[in-house]
Amino acid sequence: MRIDVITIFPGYLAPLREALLGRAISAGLVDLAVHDLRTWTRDVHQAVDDAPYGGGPGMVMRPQVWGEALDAVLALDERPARIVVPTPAGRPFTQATAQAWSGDERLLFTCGRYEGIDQRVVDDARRRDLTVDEVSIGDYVLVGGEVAVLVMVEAVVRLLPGVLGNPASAEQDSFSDGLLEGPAFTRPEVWRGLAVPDVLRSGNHAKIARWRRDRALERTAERRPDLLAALPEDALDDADRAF
Ligand SMILES: Nc1cc(-c2ccc3ccn(Cc4ccccn4)c3c2)[nH]n1
Repeated sequence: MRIDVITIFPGYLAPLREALLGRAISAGLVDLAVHDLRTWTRDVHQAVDDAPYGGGPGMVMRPQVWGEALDAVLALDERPARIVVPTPAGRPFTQATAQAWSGDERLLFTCGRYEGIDQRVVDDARRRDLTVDEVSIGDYVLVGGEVAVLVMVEAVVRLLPGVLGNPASAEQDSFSDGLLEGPAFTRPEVWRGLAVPDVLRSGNHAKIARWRRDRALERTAERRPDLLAALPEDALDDADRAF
């Protein structure tokens, strides 16, 4: 997978080259290119923003600079790209989104700042039949798109074959079965007077699986009843319902 990121703060994306994602890049599983938006400015001040039409607080990012940056970065590779625009006004980015995007050949992230990017940049891309997804990573407002890109790239790249040492952990993700993950434990058996639940040391894998499922159902019911309500009819078996 090729990933391009356009931003006025390239340094914000440095963490993508650390640790697991850094190893995925070194292993050639991901090609990452970060581009400074100011490369495509033409004025001495390298202006990327201007006052909003209609008035209002803050500034808006200028369409000309973004248009030239997008065209130039798209042209760097012939593979079709999904253009991703992080925004508080976007459709929710979920595990299902990450799963869907993990099959893409190329992702191109546009990091806005200020009050966002002139809407015509998205409109122009869509009328050229480019795939453009405006997405939100949650119901809170960030200062720019870079942190959202870090979140989305991590969620997508960890799903690529060969990235996670243990693929099972991606399959058993929270949300992959629609439930939150239950509690996890490791050594020591007793820590500050708190013991690991006996069932987990019983070696009885059926009982352990049942216990873990019950904890996941319990936690989901308590913290995310919306997820429980959204489960497909056949997602819960009789034992689940008995819980
Ligand atoms: N889930 C999300 C995504 C964002 C996000 C993404 C990109 C940009 C570019 C600028 N801002 C600041 C801003 C503030 C006010 C209204 C519009 N935008 C962003 C915020 N916040 N929360």
